Amino acid sequence: MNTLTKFEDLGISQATLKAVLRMGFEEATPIQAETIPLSLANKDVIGQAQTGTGKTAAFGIPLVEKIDIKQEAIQGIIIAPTRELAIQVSEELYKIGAGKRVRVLPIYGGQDIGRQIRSLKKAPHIIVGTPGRILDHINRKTMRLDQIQTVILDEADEMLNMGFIEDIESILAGVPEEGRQTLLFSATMPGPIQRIAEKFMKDPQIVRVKTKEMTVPSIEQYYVEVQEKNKFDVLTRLLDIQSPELAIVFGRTKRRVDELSEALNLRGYTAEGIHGDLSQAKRLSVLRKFKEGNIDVLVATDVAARGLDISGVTHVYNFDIPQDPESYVHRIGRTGRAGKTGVAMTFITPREKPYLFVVEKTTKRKMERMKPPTLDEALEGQQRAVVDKIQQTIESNNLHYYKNAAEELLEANDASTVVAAVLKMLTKEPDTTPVKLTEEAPLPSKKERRPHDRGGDRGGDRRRRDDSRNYNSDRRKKAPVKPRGERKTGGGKPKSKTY
Ligand SMILES: Nc1ncnc2c1ncn2[C@@H]1O[C@H](COP(=O)(O)OP(=O)(O)OP(=O)(O)O)[C@@H](O)[C@H]1O
Ligand SMILES: [Mg+2]
Repeated sequence: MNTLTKFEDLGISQATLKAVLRMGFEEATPIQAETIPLSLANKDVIGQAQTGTGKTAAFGIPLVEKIDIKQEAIQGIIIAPTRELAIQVSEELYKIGAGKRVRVLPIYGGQDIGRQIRSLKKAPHIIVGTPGRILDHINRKTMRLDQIQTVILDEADEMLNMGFIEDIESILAGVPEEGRQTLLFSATMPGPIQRIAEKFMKDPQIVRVKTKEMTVPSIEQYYVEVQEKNKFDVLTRLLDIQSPELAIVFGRTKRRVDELSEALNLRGYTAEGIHGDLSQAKRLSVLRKFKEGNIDVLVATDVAARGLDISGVTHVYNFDIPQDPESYVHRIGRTGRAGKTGVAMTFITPREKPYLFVVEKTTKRKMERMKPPTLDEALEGQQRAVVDKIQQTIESNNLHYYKNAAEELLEANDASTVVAAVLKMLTKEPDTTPVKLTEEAPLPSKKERRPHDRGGDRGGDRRRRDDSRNYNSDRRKKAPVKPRGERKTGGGKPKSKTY
């Protein structure tokens, strides 16, 4: 495969080409080079490529190309698992379609439905939405599907898992089958899910960009063996030593996320949490603050694991090991995007060690072991950060207001004492403010897995069907569900994912 494909060579219009170049894309990434021509040729495609390698534009460019802007009808629909992702994808599609003036509308739960209905009346060409709210509009007859030619499932394996599949089936049932193109993209595509997917598609072309590992090589991956009760101290020490530009800490449950962000703030970090129980306005404002760098640490459930593209995320911490290996791939994929480097740290309690091997087997990549850092190492890390800052300030050479005071200090003391005092003042000494964290039980071993772990706050059926899907403690083992009409009762156990 040619890794240096120019967008000019992919047979796209001048208007779209210009828009793509304006986005700063010079060459197509491998998944784009391989799937754009197939998609333009109206083939159904299952596209699997690593996180952060440009899958959005891989389906976005050909979709925009196919829109007839004179036709005032929805022609393409993209379905994504979370609201934040729907918004992000719609923004990217808007940019790609700017040359052709394609109208793109995000449709997601938690936003005023009246406003959405008004926007739908303005005849958007492309809808990017979450399943629950799309269905809502279909049922209210405020969204028509009869002119849709292209259906795209972003994070396809997640969308075809239990919890979403019935919604997807219902949406697909409203789209004319004749001439429908179906495109599925994800960084992970477990076999059983792919087999479900193929039932929705016509002769799908399966494109897997050939890589040895499922994760991006530019992400350094470590694990730290640590007792549950020591996790928080280890996390803060790592934050002090590694001083990430932006960091995401993933926790297993909503309670965990709330407690962790509170505890981080108590210890002097600027952290906020994001999970499915927060209001939509809060979720968006937290994410915005994180993107703008007003929060250093985003604490999240898996609601933030898939698809989010936030530049500047240098470190991902799995405070709790994820429940399945796919989740690991997506979580750590929030760093090391678009060719950048990143670091992923995964905490493992001794009993959870077997899960580490399951993850490694799936990703085909070994994590390197890192010893939990000591207090001294953390202090050293903080000092180093302060020394770097002082050096930068010296280089900025804007110090004349401070020179007199400096001379005075130096007359009374020797130079190294003065500098040591400044270092001490500026260094954040390891903080031992007590924090409250409820201990999480380790993931159960396969044999003792309980069907409803730690009964959670999943909410009613309506909630679950909406995109505010609860990614929480009781995220059940998601066994693939067969498409409608094929489901049999008692037809043997569905083969579930590895753990
Ligand atoms: N051809 C390109 N050249 C340069 N940058 C690109 C190109 N295509 C996409 N990007 C940028 O790369 C980043 C990652 O792209 P995108 O979010 O589409 O990745 P993804 O493959 O969908 O990842 P994930 O699996 O996490 O959803 C984005 O910031 C995007 O703008
Ligand atoms: Mg994506």
